Amino acid sequence: MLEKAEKQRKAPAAQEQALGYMPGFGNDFETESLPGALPQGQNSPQKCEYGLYAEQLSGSPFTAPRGTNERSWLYRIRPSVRHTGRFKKIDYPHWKTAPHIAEHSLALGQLRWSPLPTPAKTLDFLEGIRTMTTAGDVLTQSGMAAHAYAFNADMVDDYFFNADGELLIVPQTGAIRVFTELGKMDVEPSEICLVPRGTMFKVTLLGKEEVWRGYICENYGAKFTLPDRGPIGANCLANPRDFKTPVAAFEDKETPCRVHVKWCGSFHVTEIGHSPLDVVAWHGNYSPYKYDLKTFSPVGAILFDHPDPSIFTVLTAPSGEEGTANVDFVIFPPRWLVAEHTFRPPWYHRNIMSEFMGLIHGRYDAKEEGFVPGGMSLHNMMLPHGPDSTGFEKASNGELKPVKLENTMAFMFETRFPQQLTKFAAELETLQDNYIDCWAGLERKFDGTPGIK
Ligand SMILES: O=C(O)Cc1cc(O)ccc1O
Ligand SMILES: [Fe+2]
Repeated sequence: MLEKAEKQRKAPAAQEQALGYMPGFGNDFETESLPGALPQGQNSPQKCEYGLYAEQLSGSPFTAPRGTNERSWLYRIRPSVRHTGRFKKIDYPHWKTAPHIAEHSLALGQLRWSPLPTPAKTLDFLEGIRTMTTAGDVLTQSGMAAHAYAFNADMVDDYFFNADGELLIVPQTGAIRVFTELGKMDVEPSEICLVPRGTMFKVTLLGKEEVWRGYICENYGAKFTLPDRGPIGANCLANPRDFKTPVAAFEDKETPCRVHVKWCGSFHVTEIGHSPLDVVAWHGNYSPYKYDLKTFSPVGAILFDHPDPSIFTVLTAPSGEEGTANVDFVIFPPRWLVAEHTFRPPWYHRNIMSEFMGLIHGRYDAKEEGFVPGGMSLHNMMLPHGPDSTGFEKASNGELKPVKLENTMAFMFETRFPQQLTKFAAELETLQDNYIDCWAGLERKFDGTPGIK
């Protein structure tokens, strides 16, 4: 018996070696980090191998239709009830939840920010999250929040789960390790990862940086899924095999640890004497994943005109109303521009959906300057926007030969709900007061006479 316990304690070193991933989106996966840990032929044996506890993690109602039914079976050192003791309320003052109509003096407008300032003190991932906007209502499981983060310290004995929604994490500077109950993901800028609602995890730093910065979409609604491709057919855009789910990995640690929980906008912490990341094996289809945005295969205009940005949807979270996303995650990746007799950048527009954008690297084709990597912009419901004056002049007068748009990766969280600005966002020192001046040069050309002006 003792010998077996000894063996078990040594085992984690072996599973430290390489991070492994399983390809596919929404697949039914199975994975074990110790041989024989995963029961075969049933979910709930009378006794599990290695003395593990069996536990189901449900990401959909039990009775959801097959296509949206998601759950995983976890085989762990202790059941999750032992990873929560008595909770104490705590405060994460910068992490806000919808509905949240903040008091601030900023009037309506198109808004743009330079990156979050580098933290002046030590902050871990949880402490480094700053909510920029909230939308919808967490209590009805609809809407989302757009957060930016900047942090510089590991979560060591601190763990977190979010009952309010899944977290789509978009690193912009600095690679991170996201160690979840179901396994570890190393995620670098230009990759994204998703931590499902309710999944325990911690985030640590990879490499050397001054700051680790990025964006998060907290989706309170139905889970992100792949958009239908319609007439595009069976391939291109985000291909399922490029989504990578981690293999099982666990931490066998008996030290004082804290589990932090976000639940309906409030935060709670509980102290335990061990790591909650103790899942030795699991199977199922409710699981985290990462995705490299460089593997997105864009389909676009090959003759004329600028299509709607929905052609670049990586993931969509439906709202229940057809074609009206709770939130879409859309990217603007490198691509060829070949459209003839066309104004190639985004057109001027107003949109019932609300657009929060970030820039991962390079330059965005609608903005010649001011929208910098790590920066953010908000074009809220029905507020007009489009290329700045310099971009308009260039695109209206440039020679329309095939041009490869390179060195660019922007993204958008686009929601059906108006996005409410937080006080933090309204008062952030990196808010660009002069943003709207980027359109000031768009002067009247019309003089009542026909002809191209
Ligand atoms: O506003 C933006 O820059 C995002 C965007 C890009 C595009 O190509 C078309 C519409 C749109 O909202
Ligand atoms: Fe837009």
